[in-house]
Amino acid sequence: MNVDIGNALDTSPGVSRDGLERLDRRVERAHGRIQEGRERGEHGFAALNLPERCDPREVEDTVAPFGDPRAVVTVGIGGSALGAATFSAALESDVDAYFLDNVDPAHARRLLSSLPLEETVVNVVSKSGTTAETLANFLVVRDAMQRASVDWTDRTFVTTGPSGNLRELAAKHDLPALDVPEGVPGRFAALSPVGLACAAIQGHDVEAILEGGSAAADRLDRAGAGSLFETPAYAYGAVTYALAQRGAGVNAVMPYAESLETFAEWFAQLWAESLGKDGLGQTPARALGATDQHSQLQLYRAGPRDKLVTLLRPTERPDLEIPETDLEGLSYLGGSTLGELLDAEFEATEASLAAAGRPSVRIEIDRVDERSLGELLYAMEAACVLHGDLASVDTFVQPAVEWGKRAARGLLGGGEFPEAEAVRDKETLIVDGN
Ligand SMILES: O=P(O)(O)OC[C@H]1O[C@H](O)[C@H](O)[C@@H](O)[C@@H]1O
Repeated sequence: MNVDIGNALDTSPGVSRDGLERLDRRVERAHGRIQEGRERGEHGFAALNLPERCDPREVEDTVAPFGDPRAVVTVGIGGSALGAATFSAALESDVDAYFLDNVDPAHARRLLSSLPLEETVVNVVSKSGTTAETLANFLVVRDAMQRASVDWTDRTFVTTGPSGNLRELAAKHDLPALDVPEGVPGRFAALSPVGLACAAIQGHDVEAILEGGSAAADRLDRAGAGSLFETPAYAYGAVTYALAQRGAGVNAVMPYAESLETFAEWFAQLWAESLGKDGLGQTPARALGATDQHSQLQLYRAGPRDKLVTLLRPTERPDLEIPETDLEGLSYLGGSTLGELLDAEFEATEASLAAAGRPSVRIEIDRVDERSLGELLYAMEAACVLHGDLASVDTFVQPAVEWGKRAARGLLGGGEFPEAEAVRDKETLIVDGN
């Protein structure tokens, strides 16, 4: 994996080479704190030790008794779904993977009525074991299985923390259970059973995912790693921080591969929940190349100068030839490939942003496979931790999200929520369309 920050230099907003060299002294100090946090296994930093801590065999052995299912449904939300969803969207499998994260009744109904429940594995994931959406969805899935006379206890396993409703459920029904490792916030848990169990059921090589993560972790351990000019993760973390400081409040992540579209969703949670505090942060926007060249690029090139575009692509991919045609004006396409066209689009976007003085960063992975994904996710996590340290925010907490969780539970009568009355009595200004 490599990160090219050249197109972020001398743009607006932008950074200069001298500015980055000055920033590099702070990167070195932040690196010292990161390494210390990893060594002590401190909350959050512990996530950067997952590639060496997580045992792929434990994950594989837990899912092995389910045999060869036709489908797997992951019931979880946020960090308990997006890592698994990223692997699943990126890698091909004969086992279909579905995600019940949202509590949209129409979606749940449609999914449950189409699934072969007797050949489906249910993977319930919640670090806290108490998240309302996840538990509600689980109860709905369990009910559907019972109605279809499927023994849900034979088809279900959980991944959860040491306590909470889910842990109790697993104990009560003797369900197989994997642990969410201690000190690892949900959005940093992709390289743990949280992200890997679904991948294992789909037959992906979880060991290779962890090896990719280890390769990125090793880069932090090398001599001289505490420089943004040496370590790709730090190049990305430092340049996104410097640009955010100069007004790039938006980071549009644009993978040039359909299979990496979900990665941008995973990244959005990582970036938004970790860095959005104390009036700071960088709003992650999701885009897809080349599709969004034909919708969002206009804004990115000519709208407010408050954006950075992160362009991501695999350098190697299976290709498809474009057939020759006698249609006038299209001869330039014939004989080349869809991959070549996509690469040309990628480079055209980068050039188009540069010509307008807009910053972009290029991230390249070798190919879309287990190892590269492990490396990419780890590097983005390390980048985020560095960015958070430079910005002096508490990267590993999410009090604003928790307020909302408490509010939703309180409004349903499921817990203390003193502000409930104020929420119900809030002023409205309805413009009635009838
Ligand atoms: O894994 P759970 O405890 O169910 O939490 C699921 C999600 O809940 C909240 O929204 C948190 O802010 C997320 O970081 C977390 O990933």
